[in-house]
Amino acid sequence: MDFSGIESRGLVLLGCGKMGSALLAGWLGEGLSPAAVHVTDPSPSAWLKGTGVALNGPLPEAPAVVLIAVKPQMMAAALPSLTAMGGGKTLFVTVAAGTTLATYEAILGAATPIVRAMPNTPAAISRGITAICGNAVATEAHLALAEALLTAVGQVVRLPGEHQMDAVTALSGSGPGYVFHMIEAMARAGEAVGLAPDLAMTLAKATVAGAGALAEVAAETPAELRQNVTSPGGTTAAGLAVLMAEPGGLTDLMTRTVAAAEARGKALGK
Ligand SMILES: NC(=O)C1=CN([C@@H]2O[C@H](COP(=O)(O)OP(=O)(O)OC[C@H]3O[C@@H](n4cnc5c(N)ncnc54)[C@H](OP(=O)(O)O)[C@@H]3O)[C@@H](O)[C@H]2O)C=CC1
Ligand SMILES: O=C(O)[C@@H]1CCC=N1
Repeated sequence: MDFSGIESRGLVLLGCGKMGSALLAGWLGEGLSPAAVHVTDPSPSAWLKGTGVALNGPLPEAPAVVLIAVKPQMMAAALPSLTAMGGGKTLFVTVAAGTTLATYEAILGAATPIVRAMPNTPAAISRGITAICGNAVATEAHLALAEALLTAVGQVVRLPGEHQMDAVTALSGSGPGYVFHMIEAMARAGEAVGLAPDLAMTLAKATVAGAGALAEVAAETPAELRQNVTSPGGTTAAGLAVLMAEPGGLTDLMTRTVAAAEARGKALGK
Protein backbone atom coordinates (compact mmCIF):
# COMPACT_ATOMS: atom_id res chain seq x y z
CA MET A 1 0.00 0.00 0.00
CA ASP A 2 1.09 3.59 -0.67
CA PHE A 3 1.12 5.21 2.78
CA SER A 4 2.38 8.64 1.61
CA GLY A 5 -0.96 10.45 2.23
CA ILE A 6 -1.21 8.94 5.69
CA GLU A 7 2.44 9.60 6.50
CA SER A 8 2.11 13.31 5.65
CA ARG A 9 -1.00 13.86 7.83
CA GLY A 10 -0.81 11.05 10.39
CA LEU A 11 -3.02 8.18 11.53
CA VAL A 12 -4.64 8.10 14.96
CA LEU A 13 -5.43 4.74 16.56
CA LEU A 14 -7.87 4.94 19.46
CA GLY A 15 -7.58 1.72 21.46
CA CYS A 16 -4.76 -0.73 20.84
CA GLY A 17 -5.86 -4.02 22.36
CA LYS A 18 -6.27 -7.26 20.43
CA MET A 19 -7.80 -5.83 17.26
CA GLY A 20 -5.98 -2.48 17.25
CA SER A 21 -2.65 -4.31 17.68
CA ALA A 22 -3.43 -6.75 14.85
CA LEU A 23 -4.19 -3.84 12.51
CA LEU A 24 -1.16 -1.82 13.60
CA ALA A 25 1.13 -4.84 13.16
CA GLY A 26 -0.25 -5.30 9.64
CA TRP A 27 0.37 -1.65 8.67
CA LEU A 28 3.86 -1.54 10.14
CA GLY A 29 4.62 -4.82 8.37
CA GLU A 30 3.47 -3.25 5.08
CA GLY A 31 5.90 -0.36 5.60
CA LEU A 32 3.90 2.39 7.36
CA SER A 33 6.32 4.61 9.26
CA PRO A 34 5.75 4.33 13.04
CA ALA A 35 6.37 8.06 13.30
CA ALA A 36 3.10 8.68 11.44
CA VAL A 37 1.02 6.71 13.95
CA HIS A 38 -0.45 8.26 17.11
CA VAL A 39 -1.91 5.73 19.53
CA THR A 40 -4.14 6.51 22.48
CA ASP A 41 -4.55 3.62 24.93
CA PRO A 42 -4.59 3.68 28.75
CA SER A 43 -2.68 0.39 29.10
CA PRO A 44 -0.17 0.06 26.26
CA SER A 45 1.39 -3.38 25.83
CA ALA A 46 5.15 -3.98 25.84
CA TRP A 47 4.88 -4.75 22.11
CA LEU A 48 3.17 -1.40 21.45
CA LYS A 49 5.81 0.49 23.44
CA GLY A 50 8.48 -1.14 21.31
CA THR A 51 6.98 -0.19 17.93
CA GLY A 52 8.17 3.42 17.93
CA VAL A 53 4.69 4.93 17.43
CA ALA A 54 3.72 8.13 19.26
CA LEU A 55 1.97 6.94 22.40
CA ASN A 56 -0.59 8.83 24.50
CA GLY A 57 0.74 12.20 23.35
CA PRO A 58 -0.83 15.16 21.56
CA LEU A 59 -2.75 14.24 18.40
CA PRO A 60 -2.56 15.88 14.96
CA GLU A 61 -5.41 18.36 14.33
CA ALA A 62 -6.59 16.75 11.09
CA PRO A 63 -5.05 13.30 10.59
CA ALA A 64 -5.76 11.40 7.38
CA VAL A 65 -7.45 8.62 9.31
CA VAL A 66 -8.73 7.90 12.80
CA LEU A 67 -9.15 4.18 13.47
CA ILE A 68 -11.40 3.44 16.43
CA ALA A 69 -10.75 0.10 18.15
CA VAL A 70 -12.18 0.52 21.64
CA LYS A 71 -14.96 -1.66 23.05
CA PRO A 72 -18.48 -0.48 22.20
CA GLN A 73 -19.09 0.00 25.93
CA MET A 74 -16.19 2.53 26.08
CA MET A 75 -17.36 4.50 23.05
CA ALA A 76 -19.36 7.17 24.89
CA ALA A 77 -16.33 7.96 27.07
CA ALA A 78 -13.74 7.75 24.30
CA LEU A 79 -15.33 9.43 21.25
CA PRO A 80 -15.83 12.99 22.53
CA SER A 81 -12.03 13.42 22.67
CA LEU A 82 -12.06 13.20 18.85
CA THR A 83 -14.91 15.61 18.13
CA ALA A 84 -12.56 18.34 16.88
CA MET A 85 -11.36 15.99 14.11
CA GLY A 86 -14.91 15.56 12.78
CA GLY A 87 -16.39 17.63 9.98
CA GLY A 88 -14.89 16.20 6.80
CA LYS A 89 -11.10 16.43 6.66
CA THR A 90 -10.44 13.18 8.51
CA LEU A 91 -11.76 9.73 7.60
CA PHE A 92 -13.00 7.79 10.63
CA VAL A 93 -12.85 4.00 10.45
CA THR A 94 -14.37 2.01 13.30
CA VAL A 95 -14.17 -1.70 14.01
CA ALA A 96 -16.50 -1.65 17.02
CA ALA A 97 -19.31 -4.21 17.03
CA GLY A 98 -22.86 -2.91 17.17
CA THR A 99 -22.20 0.83 17.34
CA THR A 100 -24.09 2.41 14.43
CA LEU A 101 -22.96 5.03 11.95
CA ALA A 102 -25.70 7.30 13.36
CA THR A 103 -24.10 7.08 16.81
CA TYR A 104 -20.77 8.33 15.45
CA GLU A 105 -22.48 11.02 13.37
CA ALA A 106 -24.29 12.30 16.46
CA ILE A 107 -20.92 12.97 18.12
CA LEU A 108 -18.64 13.77 15.17
CA GLY A 109 -21.17 15.52 12.91
CA ALA A 110 -23.04 14.21 9.86
CA ALA A 111 -20.45 15.75 7.51
CA THR A 112 -17.77 13.38 8.86
CA PRO A 113 -16.90 10.46 6.56
CA ILE A 114 -17.17 7.27 8.58
CA VAL A 115 -16.52 3.68 7.53
CA ARG A 116 -17.77 0.86 9.72
CA ALA A 117 -15.58 -2.21 9.43
CA MET A 118 -15.83 -5.68 10.94
CA PRO A 119 -12.50 -7.56 10.89
CA ASN A 120 -11.64 -10.77 12.74
CA THR A 121 -8.64 -11.94 14.75
CA PRO A 122 -6.90 -13.96 12.00
CA ALA A 123 -5.94 -10.41 10.98
CA ALA A 124 -3.04 -10.94 13.40
CA ILE A 125 -1.46 -13.27 10.83
CA SER A 126 -2.80 -11.33 7.80
CA ARG A 127 -5.51 -13.98 7.25
CA GLY A 128 -8.46 -11.88 8.41
CA ILE A 129 -11.58 -10.99 6.50
CA THR A 130 -13.17 -7.57 6.98
CA ALA A 131 -16.52 -6.28 5.79
CA ILE A 132 -16.95 -2.52 5.34
CA CYS A 133 -19.70 0.01 4.68
CA GLY A 134 -19.70 3.80 4.76
CA ASN A 135 -22.05 6.58 5.84
CA ALA A 136 -23.76 8.92 3.36
CA VAL A 137 -20.77 11.28 3.01
CA ALA A 138 -18.16 8.53 2.65
CA THR A 139 -17.00 8.70 -0.96
CA GLU A 140 -15.49 5.99 -3.13
CA ALA A 141 -12.07 7.47 -2.24
CA HIS A 142 -12.83 7.10 1.48
CA LEU A 143 -13.99 3.51 1.04
CA ALA A 144 -10.92 2.74 -1.08
CA LEU A 145 -8.63 4.15 1.62
CA ALA A 146 -10.35 2.10 4.33
CA GLU A 147 -10.22 -0.97 2.10
CA ALA A 148 -6.50 -0.48 1.45
CA LEU A 149 -5.77 -0.15 5.17
CA LEU A 150 -7.75 -3.26 6.02
CA THR A 151 -6.31 -5.26 3.11
CA ALA A 152 -3.01 -5.09 5.04
CA VAL A 153 -4.48 -7.74 7.36
CA GLY A 154 -6.43 -9.93 4.93
CA GLN A 155 -9.38 -9.90 2.54
CA VAL A 156 -11.94 -7.08 2.43
CA VAL A 157 -15.55 -7.27 1.23
CA ARG A 158 -17.96 -4.36 0.80
CA LEU A 159 -21.50 -4.60 2.16
CA PRO A 160 -24.55 -3.27 0.33
CA GLY A 161 -25.56 -1.47 3.53
CA GLU A 162 -25.10 -1.13 7.27
CA HIS A 163 -28.18 -3.31 7.88
CA GLN A 164 -25.97 -6.38 7.22
CA MET A 165 -23.24 -5.43 9.69
CA ASP A 166 -24.64 -7.23 12.74
CA ALA A 167 -25.08 -10.41 10.67
CA VAL A 168 -21.49 -10.18 9.40
CA THR A 169 -20.26 -9.57 12.95
CA ALA A 170 -22.14 -12.67 14.11
CA LEU A 171 -20.66 -14.82 11.32
CA SER A 172 -17.08 -13.76 10.56
CA GLY A 173 -16.32 -11.27 13.37
CA SER A 174 -17.20 -13.72 16.13
CA GLY A 175 -16.64 -16.79 13.94
CA PRO A 176 -13.03 -17.44 14.97
CA GLY A 177 -14.35 -17.93 18.51
CA TYR A 178 -16.71 -20.65 17.26
CA VAL A 179 -13.91 -22.38 15.34
CA PHE A 180 -11.53 -22.25 18.31
CA HIS A 181 -14.25 -23.83 20.42
CA MET A 182 -14.68 -26.51 17.77
CA ILE A 183 -10.97 -27.29 18.10
CA GLU A 184 -11.40 -27.56 21.87
CA ALA A 185 -14.44 -29.82 21.44
CA MET A 186 -12.70 -32.08 18.89
CA ALA A 187 -9.67 -32.41 21.16
CA ARG A 188 -11.86 -33.32 24.14
CA ALA A 189 -13.71 -35.84 22.00
CA GLY A 190 -10.37 -37.36 20.97
CA GLU A 191 -9.43 -37.69 24.64
CA ALA A 192 -12.76 -39.39 25.28
CA VAL A 193 -11.85 -42.14 22.81
CA GLY A 194 -8.46 -42.67 24.45
CA LEU A 195 -5.93 -40.20 23.00
CA ALA A 196 -3.46 -38.28 25.17
CA PRO A 197 -4.49 -34.58 25.58
CA ASP A 198 -1.44 -33.18 23.72
CA LEU A 199 -1.85 -35.55 20.81
CA ALA A 200 -5.62 -34.91 20.63
CA MET A 201 -5.03 -31.13 20.53
CA THR A 202 -2.29 -31.44 17.88
CA LEU A 203 -4.58 -33.55 15.69
CA ALA A 204 -7.59 -31.24 16.21
CA LYS A 205 -5.68 -28.02 15.42
CA ALA A 206 -4.00 -29.43 12.31
CA THR A 207 -7.27 -30.91 11.07
CA VAL A 208 -9.21 -27.66 11.38
CA ALA A 209 -6.35 -25.59 9.92
CA GLY A 210 -5.77 -28.01 7.04
CA ALA A 211 -9.47 -28.40 6.22
CA GLY A 212 -9.95 -24.61 6.32
CA ALA A 213 -6.99 -24.04 4.00
CA LEU A 214 -8.23 -26.74 1.62
CA ALA A 215 -11.77 -25.29 1.60
CA GLU A 216 -10.35 -21.88 0.72
CA VAL A 217 -8.24 -22.98 -2.26
CA ALA A 218 -10.08 -26.06 -3.63
CA ALA A 219 -12.24 -25.88 -6.74
CA GLU A 220 -14.79 -28.12 -4.99
CA THR A 221 -17.49 -26.74 -2.68
CA PRO A 222 -17.30 -27.55 1.04
CA ALA A 223 -20.14 -30.04 0.49
CA GLU A 224 -18.11 -31.80 -2.22
CA LEU A 225 -15.01 -31.80 -0.03
CA ARG A 226 -17.07 -33.35 2.77
CA GLN A 227 -18.33 -36.03 0.38
CA ASN A 228 -14.71 -36.72 -0.67
CA VAL A 229 -13.90 -37.64 2.94
CA THR A 230 -16.97 -39.81 3.33
CA SER A 231 -16.54 -43.40 2.19
CA PRO A 232 -19.89 -45.21 1.88
CA GLY A 233 -20.44 -47.21 5.05
CA GLY A 234 -17.22 -45.84 6.51
CA THR A 235 -16.16 -43.95 9.63
CA THR A 236 -16.94 -40.40 8.45
CA ALA A 237 -20.48 -41.39 7.49
CA ALA A 238 -20.96 -42.78 10.99
CA GLY A 239 -19.65 -39.55 12.56
CA LEU A 240 -21.59 -37.23 10.26
CA ALA A 241 -24.82 -39.10 10.96
CA VAL A 242 -24.53 -37.63 14.46
CA LEU A 243 -23.16 -34.19 13.50
CA MET A 244 -25.68 -33.64 10.68
CA ALA A 245 -28.77 -34.98 12.48
CA GLU A 246 -31.75 -32.68 12.03
CA PRO A 247 -32.99 -31.34 14.29
CA GLY A 248 -30.25 -31.06 16.88
CA GLY A 249 -27.19 -31.26 14.63
CA LEU A 250 -24.48 -28.69 13.94
CA THR A 251 -26.58 -26.67 11.47
CA ASP A 252 -29.27 -26.11 14.10
CA LEU A 253 -26.68 -25.25 16.71
CA MET A 254 -24.79 -22.87 14.42
CA THR A 255 -28.03 -21.16 13.34
CA ARG A 256 -28.87 -20.47 16.98
CA THR A 257 -25.27 -19.42 17.72
CA VAL A 258 -25.12 -16.85 14.91
CA ALA A 259 -28.65 -15.58 15.71
CA ALA A 260 -27.65 -14.99 19.35
CA ALA A 261 -24.52 -13.10 18.30
CA GLU A 262 -26.51 -10.99 15.81
CA ALA A 263 -29.07 -10.14 18.48
CA ARG A 264 -26.26 -9.03 20.82
CA GLY A 265 -24.85 -6.80 18.07
CA LYS A 266 -28.24 -5.15 17.64
CA ALA A 267 -28.53 -4.66 21.42
CA LEU A 268 -25.07 -3.07 21.59
CA GLY A 269 -26.23 -0.61 18.93
CA LYS A 270 -29.15 0.65 21.02
N1 LIG B 1 -11.51 -9.14 19.33
C1 LIG B 1 -12.16 -9.41 18.21
O1 LIG B 1 -12.20 -10.56 17.73
C2 LIG B 1 -12.82 -8.32 17.45
C3 LIG B 1 -13.07 -7.10 18.01
N2 LIG B 1 -13.72 -6.13 17.30
C4 LIG B 1 -13.99 -4.84 17.91
O2 LIG B 1 -12.76 -4.24 18.19
C5 LIG B 1 -12.89 -3.39 19.31
C6 LIG B 1 -11.78 -3.68 20.29
O3 LIG B 1 -11.89 -5.04 20.67
P1 LIG B 1 -10.63 -5.80 21.28
O4 LIG B 1 -9.40 -5.33 20.60
O5 LIG B 1 -10.99 -7.22 21.30
O6 LIG B 1 -10.67 -5.21 22.77
P2 LIG B 1 -9.45 -4.93 23.74
O7 LIG B 1 -10.05 -4.75 25.11
O8 LIG B 1 -8.39 -5.95 23.55
O9 LIG B 1 -8.88 -3.51 23.24
C7 LIG B 1 -9.48 -2.28 23.53
C8 LIG B 1 -8.38 -1.35 23.97
O10 LIG B 1 -8.93 -0.03 24.11
C9 LIG B 1 -8.41 0.52 25.32
N3 LIG B 1 -9.24 1.63 25.79
C10 LIG B 1 -10.23 1.63 26.73
N4 LIG B 1 -10.73 2.86 26.88
C11 LIG B 1 -10.06 3.67 26.03
C12 LIG B 1 -10.13 5.05 25.73
N5 LIG B 1 -11.02 5.88 26.32
N6 LIG B 1 -9.28 5.55 24.79
C13 LIG B 1 -8.40 4.74 24.17
N7 LIG B 1 -8.27 3.42 24.42
C14 LIG B 1 -9.12 2.88 25.33
C15 LIG B 1 -8.37 -0.67 26.25
O11 LIG B 1 -7.58 -0.41 27.38
P3 LIG B 1 -8.02 -1.15 28.78
O12 LIG B 1 -7.77 -2.60 28.54
O13 LIG B 1 -7.13 -0.54 29.79
O14 LIG B 1 -9.48 -0.85 28.98
C16 LIG B 1 -7.80 -1.74 25.34
O15 LIG B 1 -6.39 -1.69 25.28
C17 LIG B 1 -14.27 -3.64 19.90
O16 LIG B 1 -15.12 -2.57 19.60
C18 LIG B 1 -14.74 -4.91 19.22
O17 LIG B 1 -16.14 -4.91 19.01
C19 LIG B 1 -14.08 -6.31 16.00
C20 LIG B 1 -13.83 -7.49 15.38
C21 LIG B 1 -13.25 -8.61 16.06
O1 LIG C 1 -17.21 -10.31 20.77
C1 LIG C 1 -17.29 -9.19 20.29
O2 LIG C 1 -18.16 -8.40 20.62
C2 LIG C 1 -16.27 -8.75 19.24
C3 LIG C 1 -16.92 -8.41 17.94
C4 LIG C 1 -16.63 -9.54 17.02
C5 LIG C 1 -15.62 -10.32 17.73
N1 LIG C 1 -15.40 -9.85 18.92
